[in-house]
Amino acid sequence: MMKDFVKSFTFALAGIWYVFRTQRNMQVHFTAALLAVTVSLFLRLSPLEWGLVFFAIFMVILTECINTAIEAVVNLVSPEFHPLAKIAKDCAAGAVLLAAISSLVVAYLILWPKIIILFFSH
Ligand SMILES: Nc1ncnc2c1ncn2[C@@H]1O[C@H](COP(=O)(O)OP(=O)(O)OP(=O)(O)O)[C@@H](O)[C@H]1O
Repeated sequence: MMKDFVKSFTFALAGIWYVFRTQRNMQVHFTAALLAVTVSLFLRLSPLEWGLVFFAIFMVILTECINTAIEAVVNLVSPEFHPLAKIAKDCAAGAVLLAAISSLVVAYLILWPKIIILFFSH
């Protein structure tokens, strides 16, 4: 039971590591996330604001993982051009785009006003 749990956990980590290693977008998201967390450390966020920032970060990272999974299955099933393969890949990419936009909205609504206040209070 415990061994199965550890095994599943290891597979899940291997999946995340694969996405990080092979997808340039994931490296960009990760760098942006590190930057957002570093900036947030200076902005005295409330617990709810921290929650929203982490939620936004995880939404982007998890949609990138699902996007990579869908791309792998599509490449396996339909290496040749197929309109349905296009729909699957485009929709998966759309999910990442929507998550990235929502994280920009969170940054604009939560971080940006605090950054402005920090600069004008000096
Ligand atoms: N088998 C296919 N059939 C039809 N269209 C495809 C197929 N493979 C890719 N495409 C189209 O090309 C676009 C880019 O596909 P690709 O697999 O290169 O995705 P990507 O997001 O650029 O992947 P990667 O993360 O590997 O760079 C897809 O969104 C889709 O519109």
